Amino acid sequence: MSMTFRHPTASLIVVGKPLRIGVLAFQGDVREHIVVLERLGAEVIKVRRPEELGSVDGLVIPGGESSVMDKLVRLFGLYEPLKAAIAAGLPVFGTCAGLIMLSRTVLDAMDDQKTLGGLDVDVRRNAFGTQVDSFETNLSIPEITSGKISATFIRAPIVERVGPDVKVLARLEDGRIVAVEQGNLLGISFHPEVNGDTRVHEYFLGRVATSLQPQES
Ligand SMILES: NC(=O)CC[C@H](N)C(=O)O
Repeated sequence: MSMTFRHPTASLIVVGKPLRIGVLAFQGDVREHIVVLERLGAEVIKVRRPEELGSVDGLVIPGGESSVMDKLVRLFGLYEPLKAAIAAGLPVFGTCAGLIMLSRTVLDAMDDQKTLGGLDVDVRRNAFGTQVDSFETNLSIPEITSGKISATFIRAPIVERVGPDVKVLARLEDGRIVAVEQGNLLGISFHPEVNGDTRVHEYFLGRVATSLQPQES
């Protein structure tokens, strides 16, 4: 079965086989991401070991608890392989805790907490404090759609600094940054896997499909 994508940087992309997408499966919203990705026609595998990581066209790092995910990634010997895959250009989509994992610096981190890096951003964990742990809002993300995307924030991080090579995709009304991309990495503060809106995942699959096209010289 082939898959076809529309993508802002390449109008129509046809991939001759289903995209093989990994979901980092130690903790968090693993099942929810798998449901959305399979609905969109991807072949999905759970990634917990280096061999599994080596077989995927793209990877999702779900929301959950970044400090726990970090410990498990290191315990299972996946820290260096993940860093190497990111450096080699593997498309990775991090949501919430996944965004934290991809960030260069975490503010309000747990003791010892490390990240994989890749996104030249500083994020603050649990940036909305304890009183407003969760909320929903409509976001404009012009790169993804001309309409609004309903975004669910759960103990969410905020991006407090972006480097010069980082593109800001979305902000809250007060200007705070909640979605970024840099190269093949996409990081968002919210949870698109929980409310049935598949457009952010479609956008990511479009990026994965683009990354598989032969490079023009
Ligand atoms: N929903 C989430 O992924 C929450 C992230 C969590 N607060 C963390 O620090 O990892």
